[in-house]
Amino acid sequence: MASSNLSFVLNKPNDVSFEERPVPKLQNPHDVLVAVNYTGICGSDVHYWQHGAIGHFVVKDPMVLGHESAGTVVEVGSAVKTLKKGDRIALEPGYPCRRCPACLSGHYNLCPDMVFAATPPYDGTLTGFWVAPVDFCYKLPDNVSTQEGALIEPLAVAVHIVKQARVQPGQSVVVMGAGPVGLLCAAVARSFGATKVVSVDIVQSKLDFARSYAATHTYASQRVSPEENARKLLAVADLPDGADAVIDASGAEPSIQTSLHVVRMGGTYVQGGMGKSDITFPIMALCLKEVTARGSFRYGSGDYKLAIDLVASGKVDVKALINGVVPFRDAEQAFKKVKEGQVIKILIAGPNEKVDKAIDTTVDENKLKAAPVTGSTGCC
Ligand SMILES: NC(=O)c1ccc[n+]([C@@H]2O[C@H](COP(=O)([O-])OP(=O)(O)OC[C@H]3O[C@@H](n4cnc5c(N)ncnc54)[C@H](O)[C@@H]3O)[C@@H](O)[C@H]2O)c1
Ligand SMILES: OC[C@H](O)C(O)[C@@H](O)CO
Repeated sequence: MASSNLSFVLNKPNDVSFEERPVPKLQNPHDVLVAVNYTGICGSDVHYWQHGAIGHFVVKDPMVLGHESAGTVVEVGSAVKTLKKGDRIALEPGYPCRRCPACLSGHYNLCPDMVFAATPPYDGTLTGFWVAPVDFCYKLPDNVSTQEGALIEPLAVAVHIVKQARVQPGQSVVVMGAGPVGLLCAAVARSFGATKVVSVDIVQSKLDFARSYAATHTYASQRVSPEENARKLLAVADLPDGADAVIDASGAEPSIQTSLHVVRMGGTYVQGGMGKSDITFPIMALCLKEVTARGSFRYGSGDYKLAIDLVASGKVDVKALINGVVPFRDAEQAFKKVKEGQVIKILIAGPNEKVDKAIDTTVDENKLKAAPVTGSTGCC
């Protein structure tokens, strides 16, 4: 076994280092040891790197970053029946207690004792080897690459959000934000049968990509009142009665405010974006339209499986979001690219993975023109 367990460690804000750590050992008979092949960078990783905290999650001790990973099984525990050495898997990176009321009611994503990769104090997956319970490792079908496997995590976030929106065939869905999560929400909404999917952003190049990807319509949010933005958006999308469902995947206050004016009478609003903890929220629109408002946090029962099925069946294309793959030693540069808004999704190869070329900093112009991201705060 190639045995580098080099890890990408956040020591404190804007201070990262590479550290060779001991290869972890199986903790119980239902565990598997996974060689991490590819890891995507999430806005939350970048936020921890820059600020050292997201809400009440504060990095107090050095923490390995990363939680969007796929890899290859290298060892299985004695009770493991469903995976074997050599299987390629998508890693679900959060492990609930399995005993609390949330877990027992089937909402394990709400477990208060969740051990989630790269959410302090827990280390993340930007490392050589990772131990996981077998039921949180999902075998990838032959037609889904391991690189695509790394995008199952953000896709599962989008699956959970769109499920929360209860999207039905023939419905209209407006998605605020055309970052990776918003793009994937648009794609999942289409796969659920939504016939009109409107992507909204403040960056035109992101909207151009969204239109080529999954959106049937786009709207560039303007510096006008939420009511005025909503009026213009609904006109562009030809939705005179409002949208059946509105998803916020931006976390930006103006977009959340606009959403409540965009949703139809009796429609559904889902808060997927994580921005400021407290904002001014148009409760009168919520009340008068009898809007159903739901939150969405990570992913739960069936979401990873559905995400993989959507990719395997060709209903959602995650490959289109990958701008490049970089060697492990280029992890910090890759984080910089994400921070600068120059990529949609960049993958970091595991420390034991060979990557032919050095960091691919050239962004495919067809995917995204470099543009600074403002408004979305990456969680807090
Ligand atoms: N609910 C969850 O479990 C969960 C999981 C992962 C990420 N998130 C959150 O989802 C959001 C999206 O994640 P991402 O990785 O795509 O982030 P991102 O920052 O790449 O995307 C956010 C997008 O919102 C756009 N935006 C900013 N202000 C806007 C406005 N006023 N109107 C419309 N669009 C605006 C930005 O230009 C950007 O394209 C983030 O807030 C992130 O923290 C939530
Ligand atoms: O996709 C999972 C999310 O990135 C995490 O929940 C993070 O935002 C907070 O820990």
